[in-house]
Amino acid sequence: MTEHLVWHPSLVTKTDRQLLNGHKSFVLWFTGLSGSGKSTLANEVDRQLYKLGVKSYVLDGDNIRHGLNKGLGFSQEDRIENIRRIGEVSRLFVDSGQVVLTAFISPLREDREQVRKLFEPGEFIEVFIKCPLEVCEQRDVKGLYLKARRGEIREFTGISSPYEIPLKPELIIDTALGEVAESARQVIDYLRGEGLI
Ligand SMILES: Nc1ncnc2c1ncn2[C@@H]1O[C@H](COP(=O)(O)OS(=O)(=O)O)[C@@H](OP(=O)(O)O)[C@H]1O
Ligand SMILES: Nc1ncnc2c1ncn2[C@@H]1O[C@H](COP(=O)(O)OP(=O)(O)O)[C@@H](O)[C@H]1O
Repeated sequence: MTEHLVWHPSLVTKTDRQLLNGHKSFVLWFTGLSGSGKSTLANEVDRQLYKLGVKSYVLDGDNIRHGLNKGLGFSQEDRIENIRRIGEVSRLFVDSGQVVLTAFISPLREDREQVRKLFEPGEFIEVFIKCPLEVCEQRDVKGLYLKARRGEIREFTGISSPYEIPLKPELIIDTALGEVAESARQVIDYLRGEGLI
C-alpha cells in the first residue's frame, strides 16, 4: 500500500525545533491499570512542565477514544491498533520538538515495545504506574470495576483481560503509597536527573 509513496523530508529538523523550544523532546509513556493514576499523574506533570516553560501535551485514553480512535473497542485487536496509532501520534509530537505524555492502559508488553522502536534511544520513557488491582478496584473512580465484576463490561483489564507488567520500565511510580504531588515530583526529578528538562 505504501508502494507509490515517497517520504518528503522536512527542511526544519527535530534538533532545530528542540533548540527553538529550549528543551529536548520525548514521550513519557504512562502504563498501568484503570484507576492506577495515569491520567491524574500525567496531567499534574504536564502542569508542572508548563510552569517550567516546557512545551508538553497529554494524550489520554478516554479523550482520544472520543475522537481520533472513535470506533475502536477493547478487543485485543482494537487495543493493538489503539496503541499503534498513539505511538505514531507520539512520534509526530516528538518530531515537532515537544514533550508528549500518554495515559493509556497499553496492557501488552509487545505493543509497548513496538512503540519504543519508533523512537531514538532515550526518547521513549516508559513509566509504570504501579498500583495493586485491589487498590484500583477500591478507588473505582468511574464505577467500571463494579460493572466488570457484575459482568456488565466484557474484557475489562485486570478482571477479564490481561495486563502485562513492564519488565524494564525507565521509571516505576507506586501510586498506592504516595500522594499525587509526591509522585509528580518523582517524575520531574527523573527528567532533571537525565538532563531532559
Ligand atoms: N474493557 C475495558 N477495559 C479497560 N478499560 C476500559 C474498558 N472499557 C472502558 N474502559 C475505559 O477506557 C479506558 C482505557 O482506554 P485505553 O485506550 O487506555 O485502553 S487500552 O490501552 O487500549 O487498553 C479506561 O480508562 P482509565 O481508567 O483512564 O485507564 C476506562 O475508563
Ligand atoms: N500518587 C497518586 N498518583 C495518581 N493518582 C493518585 C495517587 N494517589 C491517589 N490517586 C488517585 O487515584 C485515582 C486515579 O485515577 P485516574 O488518574 O483516572 O487513573 P487512570 O487514568 O490510571 O485510570 C484518582 O482519584 C487519584 O486522585
